Amino acid sequence: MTVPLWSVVVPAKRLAVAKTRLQPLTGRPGADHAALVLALLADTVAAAVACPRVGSVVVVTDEPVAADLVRGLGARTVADEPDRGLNPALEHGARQADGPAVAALSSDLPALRPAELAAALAAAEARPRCFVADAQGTGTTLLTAYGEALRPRFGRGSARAHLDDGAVPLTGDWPGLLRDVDTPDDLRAALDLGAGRRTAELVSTSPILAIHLRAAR
Ligand SMILES: Nc1nc2c(ncn2[C@@H]2O[C@H](COP(=O)(O)OP(=O)(O)OP(=O)(O)O)[C@@H](O)[C@H]2O)c(=O)[nH]1
Ligand SMILES: C=C(OP(=O)(O)O)C(=O)O
Repeated sequence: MTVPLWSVVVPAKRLAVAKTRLQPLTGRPGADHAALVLALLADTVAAAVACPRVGSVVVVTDEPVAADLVRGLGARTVADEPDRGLNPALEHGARQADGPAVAALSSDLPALRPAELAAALAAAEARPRCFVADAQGTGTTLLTAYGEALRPRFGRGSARAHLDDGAVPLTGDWPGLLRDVDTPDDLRAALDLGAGRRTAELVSTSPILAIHLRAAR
């Protein structure tokens, strides 16, 4: 049997309102909040595009800079409709996706490796709906649907919400897939795992980020 490739949907808010929990780090004079949010997104999308089990990556965004960036990496973009928050945006993206295998992926996974995503998607094949919880165990970094509606329940406590809605939890050796970056501590953990090129370069060339990430250790 030929296994269909997955369509991966990635949400990205407008930069001015995205990733506010990183502001304690990026709100400092000399730091560039937008550049960090874009680097996280770019490393995530680049890993998804490079994943051998992924046929297309669809980024749902109304942010022109983010749209240009991810298109340059090989993703497709769709508008952030119906403009009612994260889950409706993911449903919209999933409706534009090709084929029966659709996954929603967090946009803040700079340590994600293509092989990790491939392993998780392989584990999700032939099951109607699955999810991968984040490193804390409370959030979700990947939700998959195979021949079914995606029914995303992202937000606070989403791992429990996806479980209660019948999705099967997947676990595996995929630390980069679990490590979403919401806070400065998460960023430090992702760098320790080995972040993608754009995030790693941004931190190493930004003295203000490097100093504050080191100082908070
Ligand atoms: N397209 C789209 N993406 C969204 C929306 N809301 C959240 N996202 C994205 O979904 C991902 C996970 O959301 P959160 O972790 O809550 O991110 P956030 O709201 O940017 O972060 P905080 O301000 O720190 O809570 C982030 O990459 C957001 O950009 C939305 O309404 N539309
Ligand atoms: C929206 C979610 O993520 P975050 O931890 O990034 O807020 C979630 O885990 O459902």
